[in-house]
Amino acid sequence: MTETNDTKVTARIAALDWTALAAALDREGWAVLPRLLSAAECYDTAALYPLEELFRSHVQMARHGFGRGEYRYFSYPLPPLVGGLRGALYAQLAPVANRWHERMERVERFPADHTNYLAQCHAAGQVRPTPLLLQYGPGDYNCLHRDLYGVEVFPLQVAVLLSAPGADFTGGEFVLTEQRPRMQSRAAVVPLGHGDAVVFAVNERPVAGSRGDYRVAMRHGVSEVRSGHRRTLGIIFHDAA
Ligand SMILES: O=C(O)CCC(=O)C(=O)O
Ligand SMILES: [Fe+2]
Repeated sequence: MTETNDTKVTARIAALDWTALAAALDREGWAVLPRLLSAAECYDTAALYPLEELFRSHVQMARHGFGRGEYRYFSYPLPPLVGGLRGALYAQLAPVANRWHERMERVERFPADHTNYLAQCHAAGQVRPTPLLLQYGPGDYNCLHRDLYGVEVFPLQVAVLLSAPGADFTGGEFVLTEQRPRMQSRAAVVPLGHGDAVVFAVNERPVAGSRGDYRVAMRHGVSEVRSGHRRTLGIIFHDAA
């Protein structure tokens, strides 16, 4: 299951201002990667959804109390674009993840290369791929949640908006909440355009306080889609048990 490189996407990711993105991630716990995918790449990726042979499972969210809508987890080998995004994004995010873990006094550290991190997941029994395509219609939504699939947790993940807001759908905003110690929850609505990606904390992130860093618990979800169809690509870096 090594990840095929999509060279165009790899170059595009390397060209982003990762110093500024890392600073935004440290400050907010999330950051937008503008126009990560072109409109054509978005629609080509969304068009994979009905191809059963590409996926290992199909989830109807309402059946599990996850919200309303559906998603499919890809099988290995991942489509080249998805595998390319996963490997190239991981390489940029691993240093941020290691810094976060140090600040949160967590002992786990992440290898520089995603292939090596996957070997670590697989050794822990987390062998099933987690990248997924999601699809929401009118009235659908995604409840606030965390994408944890075992003890191996890479602390950042990415979601790419494959549909055009305003044209393909209305409503359906990407929402994050954070719970600071002894405070009520704070919400952020992430402004995403067609092909934009959001990088965000899976579970918790460090925040600088007057007496050092403390951990803030994060959740993400999607508000109700009012009209049309909203499709996303989710990229989670740990595999699932
Ligand atoms: O559809 C979205 O924007 C969120 C999808 C999601 O929960 C994920 O990618 O983990
Ligand atoms: Fe999620």
